[in-house]
Amino acid sequence: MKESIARLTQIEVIDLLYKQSWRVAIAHPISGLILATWLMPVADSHTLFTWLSTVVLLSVLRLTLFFIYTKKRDAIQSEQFKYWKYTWMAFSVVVGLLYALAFIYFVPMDKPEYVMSIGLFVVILSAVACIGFGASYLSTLSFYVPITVPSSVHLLVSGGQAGLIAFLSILFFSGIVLSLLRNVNAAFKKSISLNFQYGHEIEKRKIVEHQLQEISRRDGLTGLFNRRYFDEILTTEIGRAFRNHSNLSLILLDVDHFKEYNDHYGHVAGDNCLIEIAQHLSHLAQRKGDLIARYGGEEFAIILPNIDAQGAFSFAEKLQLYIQEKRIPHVTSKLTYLRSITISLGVTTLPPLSKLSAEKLITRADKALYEAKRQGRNRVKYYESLNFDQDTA
Ligand SMILES: Nc1nc2c(ncn2[C@@H]2O[C@H](COP(=O)(O)OP(=O)(O)OP(=O)(O)O)[C@@H](O)[C@H]2O)c(=O)[nH]1
Repeated sequence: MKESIARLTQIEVIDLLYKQSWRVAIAHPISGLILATWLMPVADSHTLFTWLSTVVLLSVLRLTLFFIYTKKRDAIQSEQFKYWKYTWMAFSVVVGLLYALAFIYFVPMDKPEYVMSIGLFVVILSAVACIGFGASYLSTLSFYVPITVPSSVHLLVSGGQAGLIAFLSILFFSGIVLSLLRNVNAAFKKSISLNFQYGHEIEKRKIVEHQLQEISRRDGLTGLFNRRYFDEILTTEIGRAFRNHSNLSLILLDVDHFKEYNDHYGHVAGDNCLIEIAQHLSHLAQRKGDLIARYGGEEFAIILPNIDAQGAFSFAEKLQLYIQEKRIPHVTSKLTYLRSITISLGVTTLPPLSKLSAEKLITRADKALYEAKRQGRNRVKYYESLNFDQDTA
């Protein structure tokens, strides 16, 4: 993680360099123009124009590079970023050398006011570079060194007394700027890295929160949703069905003679049997929106949004037959003709635009389930076709 944060910090720094590069691309022709205007009286105008054109051309290329980077940014592989940084630095080196060349080639060393101004130019340009590219030490130096070193040597060698003063000024300010740059650079990197760490922590926390939420919604034994979540979703789905003018069906189902199963096979086998039934139910109820929950001990509930009465009843019959055909042995079942696990199911449907509370819908399904049990188990009963007084459900 430490390594990935270091890498992300690197990438962020390169992003920052490129973000600044359109400003750089605009700034250089302007400062080049100022320099050329200042040197016009003492330099050969043709050569000066060529020099200025080169500065402008480099700026155009740099601007193009900025656009390419911005466009390709998301597709760049993390190990390729360093090449983008080197390309950026190569531009800085060339531009830095171009300035140094102008100072060496155009400035008359016998004119102290010009000689002193070289020092001023060098200090200003390198200070601006430190502010703009302080996020990357190396990138700042890629401009700083090519402009400072040749100019300083030239001042010292051929500038006479004025050259010496300009040289010492550059040396003094370089010391200050470079030591400031160290601190600025460290602060930049630390803040970027902290930002990533913070983001990483938030991501981790979100995952844990999601996991906790998922655990709080699940039944520990079967992994199905639990009753609390079921109640929550049923209310939501009733509201949605009303708004969408759609049907909503509910199935409650209960394992037959499960007490006998437990008594005969033991509680652990009983648990495993419930897990197996949950898996079979999940296997069948796979439509988007279906929700299966463990409603109580050996009782399960299934919400079927957008399914009408006919569809819900057929689906319940399919479940009943599916479990029966799985032939999970239950030798003490009172359904002597099968001697295997069976389920009874109660179904109810809320037709479009009807208003009913979740509680009442559950009571209806429960009444139908009770009827399925009463009529001999291993069957499906549909609430609306039973002769209950529906208003009292
Ligand atoms: N192994 C196991 N048994 C459970 C669990 N939850 C409930 N039971 C058992 O399920 C049985 C339910 O018994 P009853 O309510 O009498 O129902 P039944 O025997 O299935 O009879 P009918 O529902 O009338 O067919 C009880 O013996 C409970 O102990 C569970 O998580 N694991």
